[in-house]
Amino acid sequence: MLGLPSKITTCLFDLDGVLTDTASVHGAAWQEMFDEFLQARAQRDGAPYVPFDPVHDYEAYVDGKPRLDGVRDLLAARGIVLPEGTDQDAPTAETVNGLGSRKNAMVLRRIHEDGVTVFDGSRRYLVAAERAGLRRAVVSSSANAGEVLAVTGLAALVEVRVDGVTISAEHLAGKPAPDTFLAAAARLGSEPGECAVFEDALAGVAAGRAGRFGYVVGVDRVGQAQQLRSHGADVVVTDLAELVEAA
Ligand SMILES: O=P(O)(O)OC[C@H]1O[C@@H](O)[C@H](O)[C@@H](O)[C@@H]1O
Repeated sequence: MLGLPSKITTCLFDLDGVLTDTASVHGAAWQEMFDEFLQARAQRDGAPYVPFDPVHDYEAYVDGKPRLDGVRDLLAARGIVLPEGTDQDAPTAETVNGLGSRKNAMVLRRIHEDGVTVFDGSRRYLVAAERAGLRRAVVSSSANAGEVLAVTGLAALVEVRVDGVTISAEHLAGKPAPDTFLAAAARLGSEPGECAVFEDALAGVAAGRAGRFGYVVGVDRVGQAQQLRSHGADVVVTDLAELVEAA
């Protein structure tokens, strides 16, 4: 059904980059925040300034992960150790939490100024999945997922949401761990083997594989089909409309 194996009853959709064109918005905010931080640090230390690479650094260290994991993993890759701080830290604080809230202010500014685009093929897929009686959840690392679903009107097409807010409240491990997808499946009363995971991030398809889900659909928006496959995708499409057409 809808390009999925017959055992599949449930669809677990990532949000940013799968349903909405917001992976690029997050990517731009990460780049703005890290470049500001790395440049100031290089100037202070008299060290060479190596900017954030919006393709490689984003995909390898940040994409699909909860916000603070993204900060920690990029800093670790650069050999930078900062204090954790707390969620009360100002965006100017040079702490993991401070850099996280600096990035969040930048992403919210972009979402509000530029708006959010929904991929047409994804909206059509969600509508077709609802009509076909498939269960539907959004599983996102973003703490802003609720707002994005609300402003796009997608909330009405989704039964369950597990997001960055859930991760903090329930102390779940973020992607590439499978815990957020497993939590969404459990809320819908579905077994992992009955679920299809839809993901554009390498950390996300890896979570799909780690959770032994029934089917992992890699959504390739940036030309990384081979890496999506090697990290866990059973099939790779460039748009969900391809699955509807195949069906
Ligand atoms: O900072 P937020 O909105 O909580 O989002 C965390 C992460 O959420 C993921 O969905 C995105 O792929 C990442 O780019 C983003 O950084």
